[in-house]
Amino acid sequence: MAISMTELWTQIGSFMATIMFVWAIIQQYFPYQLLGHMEKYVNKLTGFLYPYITITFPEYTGERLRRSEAFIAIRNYLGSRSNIRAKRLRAEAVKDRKSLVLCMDDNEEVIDEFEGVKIWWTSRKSTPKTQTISYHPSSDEKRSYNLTFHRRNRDIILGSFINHIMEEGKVVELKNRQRKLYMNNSNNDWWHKSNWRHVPFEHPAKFRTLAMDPKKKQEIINDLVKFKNGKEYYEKVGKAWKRGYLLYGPPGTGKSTMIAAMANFMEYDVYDLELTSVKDNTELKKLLIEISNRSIIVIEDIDCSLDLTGQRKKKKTEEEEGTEEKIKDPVKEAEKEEKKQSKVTLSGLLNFIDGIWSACGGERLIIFTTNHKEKLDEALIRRGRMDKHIEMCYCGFEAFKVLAMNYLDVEWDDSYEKIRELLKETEMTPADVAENLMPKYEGEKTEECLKRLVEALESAKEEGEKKKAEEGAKKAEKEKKEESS
Ligand SMILES: Nc1ncnc2c1ncn2[C@@H]1O[C@H](COP(=O)(O)OP(=O)(O)OP(=O)(O)O)[C@@H](O)[C@H]1O
Ligand SMILES: [Mg+2]
Repeated sequence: MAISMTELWTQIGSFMATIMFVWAIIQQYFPYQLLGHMEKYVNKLTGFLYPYITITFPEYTGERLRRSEAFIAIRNYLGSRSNIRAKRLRAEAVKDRKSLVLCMDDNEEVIDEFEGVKIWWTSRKSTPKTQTISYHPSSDEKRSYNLTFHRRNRDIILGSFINHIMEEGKVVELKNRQRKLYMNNSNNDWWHKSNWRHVPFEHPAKFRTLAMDPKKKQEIINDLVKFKNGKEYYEKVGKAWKRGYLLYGPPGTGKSTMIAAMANFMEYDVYDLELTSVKDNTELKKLLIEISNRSIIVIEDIDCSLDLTGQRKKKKTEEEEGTEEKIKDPVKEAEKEEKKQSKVTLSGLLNFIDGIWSACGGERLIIFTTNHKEKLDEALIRRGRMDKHIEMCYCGFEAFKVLAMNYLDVEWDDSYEKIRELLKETEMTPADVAENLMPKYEGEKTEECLKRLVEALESAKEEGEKKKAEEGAKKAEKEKKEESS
């Protein structure tokens, strides 16, 4: 039967008090030289009577009183264990967490077990008796967790249990945190502390709802799982723990949706890097070192941000295009021009991806998207930089079935055979298929949505055939002209 720590303490406490009392009397009457020997035996006796070790984990540590990582990990660990049931719990609202955190209330005690070893956890709170004036009334309260175990289990506890708590605590923290979507700050004013601004990341895309060939989808999921569990592997092969993905394909085939699904699957933050507003390579490096671990760095439409020589394309803005006639202030114009002409080069970007600085952090995915893979520099997309190239294509039958389940909740319909054939003969993006499947008013029937899609596919097929015929005619005419000349 489990003995409560409080009972144990009371019994041992009275024993200890007796020993200490006897020891105090002895100290008064025995010669000084003998006392040294006796102290050794008294310590042995105390150790024999109280064979437990207690480790304290205070909430705040260091001179600047930062919240201890170990304390937070223990709080998460204890809160997540179903076999540990505290009688009294405390609810805390923690910054960047999706929900309230429930943890053991002050001065509670629970029993835990690890590899057959019994462990006692107690939560303590102490408030100093002297009153001090503080902006934060509760800042004087000192909380801690105490971990008590038998000294024969010292190796297990210190060797593996403490690491185990730290890891479990971190996993719980990651699971419950509010993930963020970051964008780079083009205003580098002194009052902006960071080069990134963020909002909560709440995109609903999942791999389950992503319309694509199931085999290809599974392959991507396996790749991501392997990456996530690959810490030791990357260490072993001496490679920074990061992986590059190139997503390419026509507009509306799901590249951005795929990124959101990946972020949700991996439970990573997303850093959406807008290259056109980065001033130069140095600023790019600064952005890089501020990126946290377990994140996805995204550069969308990479072909529009850099040209093949590595020089930036000037961003076309409305002012640039339509206000030539207006009277211009030359100083302001020069300033504007300077802002527009950022000097990030291809080599700066290559260094960003896998230069020496890119290894200052781990567990990161870098994703580029493009509609024109052929326009990209070979160096930029070679394996090692962009390790996996994923083509997002026009809607096939398998992808259609996923969309039909998403939008209409139907697994099979008589029209499916026809749709299968039409999808083979047309090039329609999943975005267009989804738009046709989506009910247009409350209560629109499934058959009506499917009929709309069939009609859209038929007219797309007709248009495609017409286009092909026109192209064929043009080609024939050109050949004829060449022959006659
Ligand atoms: N494969 C897909 N699976 C599920 N939904 C999709 C898919 N492709 C497109 N969609 C739908 O179409 C919309 C547009 O898709 P998305 O923005 O992901 O395309 P994209 O490939 O990033 O296009 P672009 O090249 O123009 O950026 C999405 O909001 C989504 O609803
Ligand atoms: Mg996109």
